[in-house]
Amino acid sequence: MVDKKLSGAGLRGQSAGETALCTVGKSGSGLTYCGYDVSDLADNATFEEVAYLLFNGELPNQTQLDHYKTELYAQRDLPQALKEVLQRIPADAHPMDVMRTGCSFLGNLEPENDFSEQHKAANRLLAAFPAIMCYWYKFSHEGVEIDCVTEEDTIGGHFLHLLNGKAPSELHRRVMDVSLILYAEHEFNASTFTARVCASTLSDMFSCITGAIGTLRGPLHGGANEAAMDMIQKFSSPADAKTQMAGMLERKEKIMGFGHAIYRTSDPRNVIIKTWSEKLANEFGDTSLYDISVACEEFMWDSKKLFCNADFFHASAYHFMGIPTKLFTPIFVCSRLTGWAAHVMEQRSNNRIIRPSADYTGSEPRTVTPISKR
Ligand SMILES: CC(=O)SCCNC(=O)CCNC(=O)[C@H](O)C(C)(C)COP(=O)(O)OP(=O)(O)OC[C@H]1O[C@@H](n2cnc3c(N)ncnc32)[C@H](O)[C@@H]1OP(=O)(O)O
Ligand SMILES: O=C([O-])CC(=O)C(=O)O
Repeated sequence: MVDKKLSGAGLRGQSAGETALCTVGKSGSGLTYCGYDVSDLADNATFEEVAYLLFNGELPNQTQLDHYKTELYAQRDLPQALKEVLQRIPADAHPMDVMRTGCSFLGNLEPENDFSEQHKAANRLLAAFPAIMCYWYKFSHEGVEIDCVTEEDTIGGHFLHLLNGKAPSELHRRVMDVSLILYAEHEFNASTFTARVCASTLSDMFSCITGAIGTLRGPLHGGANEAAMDMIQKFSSPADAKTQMAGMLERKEKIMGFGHAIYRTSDPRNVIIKTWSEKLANEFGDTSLYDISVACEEFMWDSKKLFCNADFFHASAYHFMGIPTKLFTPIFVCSRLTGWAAHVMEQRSNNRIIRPSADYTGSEPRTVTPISKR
């Protein structure tokens, strides 16, 4: 068996192409979108502005933003045929499979006919994803056929309104907006790389995004926010968290929401979502889940020098907002769609099919023994 670290397994540390969209870990722990620090964007922009930035390379002025939001607003509803497909997906389906099917089916109904329609396709998915998720969830879990259009001004508020059937608080609106900004883009992560590989064959936008959703689904990537939630809910107190985590490490189990392929000392998104998680815990009136999360963070750093990635405090933050755990990773889809689509556009703008080589480790050349003699 080849040593994973020496063989460059997982393509770690190798450049697989160029991008003008994002830097990850450039100054140790930094994250920038088109040159803007993610914390600057989280403090001073909205998710729609970030989507515009990723799709166009520049932040919009007020007129451009108003126009863009009007365009997105007009595309929130779902075609009847898609609603009928969503109605047939059972309640125990994995919500990421629902997102994958929803994306793929929309691509049948409203295909990207040629690359001149790439912005149209990306914006359609951006506007429709919250409804795809909530329409299926409310129908399959509560037997309710929701109206897919709300008057909410933002995509984050729109999602919360669809889910809860009422307008969210200002705090929840703001946290959802920040969360969507934090998850929007992350260079050549696994799901984005999937989208780019698909784009490099000159495939269509819906295929690229469908493949990316399948890649994000895994617990080593986007699925970690749900897995982190399942874990912290099992801990009864900060002390219990530390004891149980020690056991997990001893058994060589992976602790979800910790560690990163690129960052070495911290994930810059963590401090931001952690602050909002604390605010939500105080508003919730019971900080125990937040306190347990902090104990996990301390324990992992002290014992393994492993830090929380973007997913860990998202778990408690989403929980405090009353979001069902199974919808955590689909929210990531609603956000990361922007990064995926921007990378698809970038790949297309200077394309060569992505086709690396492999180091062969199989048998020496040999000849086929007739089946009667094997
Ligand atoms: C938004 C996102 O997608 S962020 C990532 C979300 N994923 C998770 O939270 C899942 C848990 N984390 C992990 O599995 C990993 O840290 C990954 C997949 C994110 C990165 O994997 P790698 O690049 O292979 O990690 P890295 O090389 O830093 O690992 C170093 C060592 O720390 C260990 N390690 C890394 N993360 C963890 C963890 N969360 N729990 C326990 N041990 C860990 C590895 O097993 C490895 O040990 P080894 O040297 O004995 O094999
Ligand atoms: O970059 C990665 O490998 C994973 C990650 O944090 C992301 O996609 O947001």
